[in-house]
Amino acid sequence: MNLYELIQSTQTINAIDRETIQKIDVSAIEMDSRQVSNGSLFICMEGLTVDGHDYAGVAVEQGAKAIVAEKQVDVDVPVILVPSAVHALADLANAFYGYPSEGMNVIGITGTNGKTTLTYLLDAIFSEVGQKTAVIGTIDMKIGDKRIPVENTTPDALFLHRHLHLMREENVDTVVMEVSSHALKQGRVLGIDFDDAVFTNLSQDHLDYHPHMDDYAYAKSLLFAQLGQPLQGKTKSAVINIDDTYSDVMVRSTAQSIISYSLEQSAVIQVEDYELSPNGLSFVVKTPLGDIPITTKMSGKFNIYNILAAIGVAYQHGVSLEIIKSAIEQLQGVPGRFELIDANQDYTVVVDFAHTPDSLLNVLQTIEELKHGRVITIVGCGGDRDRSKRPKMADAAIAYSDEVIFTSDNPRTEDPHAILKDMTKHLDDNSNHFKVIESRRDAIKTAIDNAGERDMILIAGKGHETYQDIAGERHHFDDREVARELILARQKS
Ligand SMILES: CC(=O)N[C@H]1[C@@H](OP(=O)(O)OP(=O)(O)OC[C@H]2O[C@@H](n3ccc(=O)[nH]c3=O)[C@H](O)[C@@H]2O)O[C@H](CO)[C@@H](O)[C@@H]1O[C@H](C)C(=O)N[C@@H](C)C(=O)N[C@H](CCC(=O)O)C(=O)O
Ligand SMILES: Nc1ncnc2c1ncn2[C@@H]1O[C@H](COP(=O)(O)OP(=O)(O)OP(=O)(O)O)[C@@H](O)[C@H]1O
Ligand SMILES: N[C@H](CCC[C@H](N)C(=O)O)C(=O)O
Ligand SMILES: [Mg+2]
Repeated sequence: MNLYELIQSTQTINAIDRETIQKIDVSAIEMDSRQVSNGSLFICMEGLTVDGHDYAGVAVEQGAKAIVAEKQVDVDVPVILVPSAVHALADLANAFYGYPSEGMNVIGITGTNGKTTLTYLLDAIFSEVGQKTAVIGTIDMKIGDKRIPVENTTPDALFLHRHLHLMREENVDTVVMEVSSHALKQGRVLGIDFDDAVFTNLSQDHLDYHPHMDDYAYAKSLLFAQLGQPLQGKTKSAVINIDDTYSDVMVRSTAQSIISYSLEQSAVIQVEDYELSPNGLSFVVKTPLGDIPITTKMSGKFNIYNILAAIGVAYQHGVSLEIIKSAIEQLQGVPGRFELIDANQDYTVVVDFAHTPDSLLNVLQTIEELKHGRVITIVGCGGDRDRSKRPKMADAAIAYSDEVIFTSDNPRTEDPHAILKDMTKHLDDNSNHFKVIESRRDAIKTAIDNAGERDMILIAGKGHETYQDIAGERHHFDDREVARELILARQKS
C-alpha cells in the first residue's frame, strides 16, 4: 500500500515530504523490530519493559522503509512523527487491512469474570443461527473450525486488525471477543467497530496494574464509550449486568441503547425463578419477546448471569427464542470452567479457572449447595500479579472448605514460597484446616489419596491452562490430566 495514502488515516505532527513518501510502498506494518522484513513500516511503541524507539535502527537494518514515532529517531529513512503511537498503530493497521471490523458483527465482552464463558455461549448461539463465527479470548482464537494459539486474552491492535481482516476474508459473520482491562488501557482495541459491548461484573483483580478499583472500572468503561454516537440505520447496544455495583459507570459511558440484565430487579432480560441442582440449572428468562425456559448442565448461580448476558446480545440481534434455548441447552460446558474429572471414582473432582477472590467465592458457594461430603480446595495465586488478592483468595478457600491445600499456581518470576506466605501469613498456623504443599502435583496427589466417599475436591486457578510458569519458564502441566492420572493410580493401588 502506498505510504502517502496510508498515513492519511492518522494524525501526524511533522510536515512530510509528499514526493518522497509517495514513492514508498509499504508491504507490512510491524510494531516489533524482530518481525520487520523488507518494505515494512515500523511503528515505535513505548512499552512497559522497553521503548520501541530504541529499536528503530534495528528495524531499518531489517528492511523498514519508514518509521512512525512519537519522538525523533536517528535513522536514514523517513520518520513520521505522531502525537500518539498507540492511536497511530490502530489507525494505520485498521486502514492497511481495509477496516475489517466494519464488515462483520463484532461483540466485545468486558468484566472481571465470565468473559470466556460468555464467548462460548455466544459462539454456540450464532453458530446455531447458521452463521460463521470467530472467537478471540483467553483459551485461544477460533476462526470457523480452526484454532490458533494466542499470547494475550486480547491481543494488540496490529494482531487484531490483521486477524479481523483474515476473518472477513474467510466470510465470518460474527466475531465474539473478550476485551481485557489491560487491552482497553493500552488501546489494543482502538478502531474496532463494535456492534455490542457487554459488561459482566467487576470485582478485585489486577490491582498490580490498575492503581485502584476506579481506574480498573474506568478502563472497562472505555469499551462502552467506543460504541460511539447512535447512527441512523445502525443499532448498537450495551448489554449490562445492572446487579453489579459498577454497572452505572458503564451505563453512563455510552450513548447507545442499554439492554440491562438482572437476577434481582426489573430489567430488559430478567429471571422469573431459578433452581440450582447437582445436575445443573433450570430457570425461566423473561424477555420483551417472551419467556424462555432454560435447563442447562452448567452449574452455579453465576452462570445464570452469563446466560442472561448471552440472551441480551442474541435478543438485540433478533435471534429467535427457540434458537437461543436450543443453543444454550446443547452447550456442554467450557473447558476448565467447573470441569468435572470423572474416572468413575466415588468422590468428585472439579477443575475451575477461578483466580480472583470473587470467582473463588462463587465457585465455592456453588459447591456448598451441591456437596454431600467434605470439601477439599487446592489453590494458589499467580506470581507477578495483584498481591493484595492473595490473602482474600486464601480466606475464601478457608471459609468454604473443610480442608485447604495451598500450592503454586504460575509463580512466574516470583519466589513460590513468598507467594504462599502472602496467602497464608495471616492464618492461624496451628489450625489443621490447611496445609502448604508447594508442588502442585503433590498437592493434587495428597487431596486425591485422602478423599473419602462423596467428598468434593476443587482444583482452582488454572482451568484450561496446559502449562505452569516457574521462574519464567513454561513446563507442561494440566490440572485435568494430572488429576485423572492420580485418580486412576489410586484406583490401581
Ligand atoms: C503488562 C502488559 O500488559 N504487557 C503487554 C505489553 O508489553 P510491554 O509493554 O512490556 O512491551 P515491551 O516489551 O515493553 O515492548 C514495547 C515495544 O517494543 C517492541 N520491541 C521489543 C523488543 C524488541 O527487540 N523489539 C521491539 O520492537 C515491542 O514489540 C513493543 O511494540 O504489550 C504487549 C503487546 O501488546 C503485550 O503482549 C504484553 O502483555 C504481556 C505478555 C502480559 O502478560 N500481559 C497480561 C498482564 C495481560 O495483558 N493480560 C490480559 C488479560 C487479563 C485477564 O484476562 O485477567 C490480556 O489481555 O491478556
Ligand atoms: N459471571 C460470573 N461471575 C462470577 N464468577 C464467574 C462468572 N462466570 C464465571 N465465573 C468464575 O470465574 C472463572 C473464570 O471464568 P471465565 O474464564 O469465564 O472468566 P474470564 O472473565 O474470561 O476470566 P479472565 O479474565 O481470566 O479471562 C470461572 O472458572 C468461574 O469460577
Ligand atoms: N489472564 C489472567 C489469568 C490468570 C490465571 C492464573 N492461573 C495466574 O496465572 O495468575 C492473568 O494473566 O492475570
Ligand atoms: Mg477469559
